[in-house]
Amino acid sequence: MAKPISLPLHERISRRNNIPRAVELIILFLLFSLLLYRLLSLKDHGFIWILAFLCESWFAFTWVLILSSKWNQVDYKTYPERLLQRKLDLPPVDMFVTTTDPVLEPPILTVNTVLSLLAVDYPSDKLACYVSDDGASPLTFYSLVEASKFAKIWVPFCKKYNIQIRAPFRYFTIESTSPRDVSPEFKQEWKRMKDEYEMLSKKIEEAAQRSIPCELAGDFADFSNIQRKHHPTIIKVIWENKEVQSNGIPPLVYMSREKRPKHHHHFKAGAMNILTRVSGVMTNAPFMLNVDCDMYANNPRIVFHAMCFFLGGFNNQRDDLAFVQSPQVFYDGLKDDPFGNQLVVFYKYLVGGIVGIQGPFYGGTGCFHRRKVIYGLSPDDNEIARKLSNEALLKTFGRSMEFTKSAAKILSDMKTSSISPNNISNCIEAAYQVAGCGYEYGTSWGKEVGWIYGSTTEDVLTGLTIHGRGWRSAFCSPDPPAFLGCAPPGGPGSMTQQKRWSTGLLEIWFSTKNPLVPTLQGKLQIRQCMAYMWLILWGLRSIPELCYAILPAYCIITNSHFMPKVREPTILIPVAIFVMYNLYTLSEYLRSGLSAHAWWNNQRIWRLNAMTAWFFGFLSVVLKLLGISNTVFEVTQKATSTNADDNDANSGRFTFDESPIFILGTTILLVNLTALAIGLLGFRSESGDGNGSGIGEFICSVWVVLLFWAFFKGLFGKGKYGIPFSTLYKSWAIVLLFVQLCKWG
Ligand SMILES: O=c1ccn([C@@H]2O[C@H](COP(=O)(O)OP(=O)(O)O[C@H]3O[C@H](CO)[C@@H](O)[C@H](O)[C@H]3O)[C@@H](O)[C@H]2O)c(=O)[nH]1
Ligand SMILES: [Mn+2]
Repeated sequence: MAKPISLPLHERISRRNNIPRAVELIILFLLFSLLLYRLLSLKDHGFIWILAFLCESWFAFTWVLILSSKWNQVDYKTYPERLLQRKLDLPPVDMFVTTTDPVLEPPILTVNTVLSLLAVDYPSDKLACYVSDDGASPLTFYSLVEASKFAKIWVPFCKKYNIQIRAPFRYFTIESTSPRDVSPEFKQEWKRMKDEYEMLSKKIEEAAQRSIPCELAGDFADFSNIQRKHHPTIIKVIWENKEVQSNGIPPLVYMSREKRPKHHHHFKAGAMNILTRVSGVMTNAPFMLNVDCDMYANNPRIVFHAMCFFLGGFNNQRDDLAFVQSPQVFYDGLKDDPFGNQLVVFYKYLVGGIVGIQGPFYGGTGCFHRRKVIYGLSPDDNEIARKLSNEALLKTFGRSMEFTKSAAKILSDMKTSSISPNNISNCIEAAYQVAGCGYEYGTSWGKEVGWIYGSTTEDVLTGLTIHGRGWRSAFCSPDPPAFLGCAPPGGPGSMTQQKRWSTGLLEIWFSTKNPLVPTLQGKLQIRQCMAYMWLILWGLRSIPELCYAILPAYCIITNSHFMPKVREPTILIPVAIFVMYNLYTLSEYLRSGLSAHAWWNNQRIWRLNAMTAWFFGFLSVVLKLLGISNTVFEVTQKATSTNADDNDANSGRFTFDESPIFILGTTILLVNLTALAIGLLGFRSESGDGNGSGIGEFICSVWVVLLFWAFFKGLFGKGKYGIPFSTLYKSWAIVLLFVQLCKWG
């Protein structure tokens, strides 16, 4: 038997995917055939043919990107127990949590995320937890102070009994009755934990009810008379692991960076950079874990899993691993994924394929970063010496001596083995300096260093910048899942999120960080660049998607056609594409253990998002490029429990509001319904030569209606389940105009 020391810490396993590859190639061949057919028959047709050709070209292009991204699918297996056997000196890790809004992001969620992090299995003298609160909310601070008291009993309890779920709200939902077959001692402690946790949540709830959560004196005095977007920095060391015990509780630091109305704070990216700097002067761990406030650590050994990548030598080649990303997985996901946002198949196949190229995208949460990479280093940086000159450091990192010293340590790979005692509160002053909002002026923060500014998807932009310097990333999806988050919302909430994503992604395309640049420099692999393009171009893709959904309606109303006629054998090409594509995607869902219903829900929602939310994302980028308005990060509402105010039957129903996004969706549906009515009732205009619309256009139009079924139901729904009247009449106005234009055209 091999000596444990020589066994690898992680293994790369290539998936066998020959059959899907063959299907993907056939679909590609069919798409090209369709394009060829369009070209050859162009002279017999006019504008419709060209439009269809352009749309289909874009779809074929997208298909090439998907095919390339999925080609080499790879899984990683990690062996944390082997890491433990090696008795290495484990590196410290700083853990970051971001929160913004105590209403949209209830503090009890942040508290649970923090508790789950404080309780992970890792020597606690190697960990530190930092919470950034962009809301400057005394309630959040109060909740964390209370939580740190509870942590003193919760963390030892979890470790003593090896509790699997260390976010108490989840633990006590799943183990809601006293566990059986256990020692009386455990039973007793379990009961105590449950009572204490209930008290904690009650305290937080009551504090949330009050207009001011607690008396703003003592530690809370900093919160009196401040405005959310106009206040000085607040940093509070809630708990210090003063004795530096490896079985104690990691330190917990609260911070709310300075905000001034005239100063652009760069949303989450700005918060992440402050977290990086404040932790830099305080604990300066060479690795950093970042999670959103609603993403608790679900696998207590996650830090060990991640270290299996960082310490295990990547690919047995040079050490060029920048970050380790875990997938976003959600708790309390609704059955059959009615809102199509659980992303299971996306992670399994598409990301699974990108993992085999240069590594997964950075997803903004559930990710371990190497600090020196965030500080702008390249994998083969021979210029360290130059970067370390005092002058260069100050210019890059700003005018804090404490911070530049800490950065120099990181860049020169000096080992910081554990957090030194009393360090943290001694650094408060330096921490205040680096958290100020003027600190970044004239430095490289947000440009070359830290989280990169200029996109509302700072995660993808930052990851791209890192990949673009030649680094790789790894994908860590242990069982049980590493992190679990609050299931994303449906209806308006999900539309806003999709719109923000497509906006941010397209912003990257039109920035100097365009993925083509590092590809030409030879740092970003071509196929990695293609994977990024698939993602980043969502906003542009909305246009052909929209045109293609309107085309059948247009053809029916004007009695023309964009599909081959049934008597032509070429009709088989689009039919085959349609059938094969749907069977292919269906098989992905079935192979992932999901239902056909989940597949159908996802098909619908993805098309719907593509045509509406992504298009609005495109529009906001256009407005930004024209200098008319700026893009903003709209925070997603998190529910503490799934739809507490809804009954089960309604929880999967689509909801609407008066947002203009819904006008677009409603219009597409109504245009197609109108066209079908016109066609069926025989009101089409004359075409004479038998070249009018036919069964092809009808099927396409019906398909669009089916994709927009959620909107169809919204036509008859009541309250938030119905499309608002104001949206309806605006949509009807557009439809009537469209029909008129068709008639004149
Ligand atoms: O000004 C801000 C805005 C947001 N956040 C935090 O950013 C996180 C993500 O915000 P959320 O509203 O939950 O956005 P999602 O769409 O759910 O986030 C996904 O997409 C974002 C980028 O598009 C990534 O940053 C996230 O990590 C990823 O989970 C949350 O912890 C927020 O508290 C801030 O700290 N400051
Ligand atoms: Mn979120």
